[in-house]
Amino acid sequence: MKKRKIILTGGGTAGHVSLNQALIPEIQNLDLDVEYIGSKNGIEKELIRESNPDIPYHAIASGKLRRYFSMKNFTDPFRVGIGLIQAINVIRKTKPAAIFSKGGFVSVPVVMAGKIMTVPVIIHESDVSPGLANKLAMPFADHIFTVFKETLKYVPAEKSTCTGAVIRSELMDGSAAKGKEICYFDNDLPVLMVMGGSQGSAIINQAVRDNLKKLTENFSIIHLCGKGNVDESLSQQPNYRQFEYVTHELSHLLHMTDFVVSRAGSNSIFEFLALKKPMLLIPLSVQKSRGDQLLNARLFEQQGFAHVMEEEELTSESFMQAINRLRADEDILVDQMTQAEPPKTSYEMAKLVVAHTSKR
Ligand SMILES: CC(=O)N[C@H]1[C@@H](OP(=O)(O)OP(=O)(O)OC[C@H]2O[C@@H](n3ccc(=O)[nH]c3=O)[C@H](O)[C@@H]2O)O[C@H](CO)[C@@H](O)[C@@H]1O
Repeated sequence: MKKRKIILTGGGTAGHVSLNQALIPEIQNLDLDVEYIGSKNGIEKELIRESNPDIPYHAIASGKLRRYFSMKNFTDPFRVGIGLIQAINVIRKTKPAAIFSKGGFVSVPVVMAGKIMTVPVIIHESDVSPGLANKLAMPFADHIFTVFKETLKYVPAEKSTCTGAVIRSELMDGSAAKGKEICYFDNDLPVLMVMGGSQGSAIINQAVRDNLKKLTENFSIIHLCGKGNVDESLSQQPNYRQFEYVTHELSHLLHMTDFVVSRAGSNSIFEFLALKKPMLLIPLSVQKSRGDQLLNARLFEQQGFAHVMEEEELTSESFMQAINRLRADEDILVDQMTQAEPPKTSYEMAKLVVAHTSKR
C-alpha cells in the first residue's frame, strides 16, 4: 500500500532546518514518507542533502521579505509568486497528508500553497516572538506549535499549542572522548565553546580573538566561528580550535564542553540547557533584528539558566569579567538547569505532527 506523506519546509538559517532534520527519520519510522521543499541555494539544501540524502528535495524560487529598502524588494514578490506556483505543482504531484513548516522566507509560498490545495498546514515557532515569515504564514495555518509558552500571546490561541523544545537525539549521545580526538587538546583545562549561531557572529569572534591569550591560559577553546570566518593566522595557537560549522561532530564537542558563550537562537540555547552547559548569552541586538534573541535570552536569565550580556555592553574587559562570573556561578546555573522541564524527543514531536495529518 502507498504510504502517506508529509512535506517539510523551512530554511534560510540552520535554526529553520535543524528540527526538520531531526523529524525526518522519526516520521519515516512512523511509516510515512517525507519530501522537502526548500530554496535553490539556501543552507537547507546543503543540510538536508547531507543529513537525509534519501528524501526528495524540491527547490522553489524564494524571495526575502526585508524590513529595509533594497532594489530586490521590487523583484522578490515575483519570485515569491513563482515559488507559490512551483509549490502548488509539487503538492499536486505528491498529494501530502500535511505540510510542516519550520519558518524562514522559503516557507511562506509553501504554506499558502498548502492552504490553496486544502492540505493541513502546521507551523512551528521556536522563538518567543514570531518571525516575519511565520507571521505571514499564520492565517494559512491549521495549527501552530510554539516552544515558549510566552509565545501563545502572539499567536491565535484557538489553533496553537505550546509543545516545549525538541532536541535532536544524536546531540544527547555524544562522547567527550571523541570530542577530544577531534580537538586534540593537550591539557586538562575546562573547555569553553563559542557559538555565534549557525552563521557565526563577527562581534563575538572579535571579542574572543581580542582576549585569546588570556582565555587560552584558563580554557581550551572550541570556536564555531561561521562560514568564511576562520582566522588562519591563529591555526597554530595552543588550546584553540576553530571550525566554520560542524555537523555530526557537534554532539562530541558539546559533551566535552564545560561552558558556552553563544548567541541566543532558540535551538542552540535549548540544546545547551538539555546538556546543562552554563551559558553566557550575547543576543543579536534590536538594531540588527526584531529582538527575538533578546527575549529568548532574558527568559533564560529569569529562570536562572543563563547569564546575559547585551551587545552594547560588550568590550574586551566586560567579556572577560562575564566569563569569570560564569565560571564562578557554574554550580548555581547547573542546579537551576537540572530542575528545568526535560525537552521533547524528536520521536514525541513527530507523533504530534503526524496526529495533525489528514487521512488521505
Ligand atoms: C540571524 C538569524 O536570523 N538568527 C535566527 C536564527 O538563528 P540560528 O540559525 O543561529 O538558529 P539557532 O541558534 O536557533 O540554531 C542553530 C542551530 O545550528 C546548529 N549548529 C550551529 C553551529 C554549528 O557549527 N553547527 C550546528 O549544528 C545548532 O546546534 C542549532 O541547532 O534562527 C533562530 C531560531 O528561529 C533565531 O532565534 C535567530 O534569531
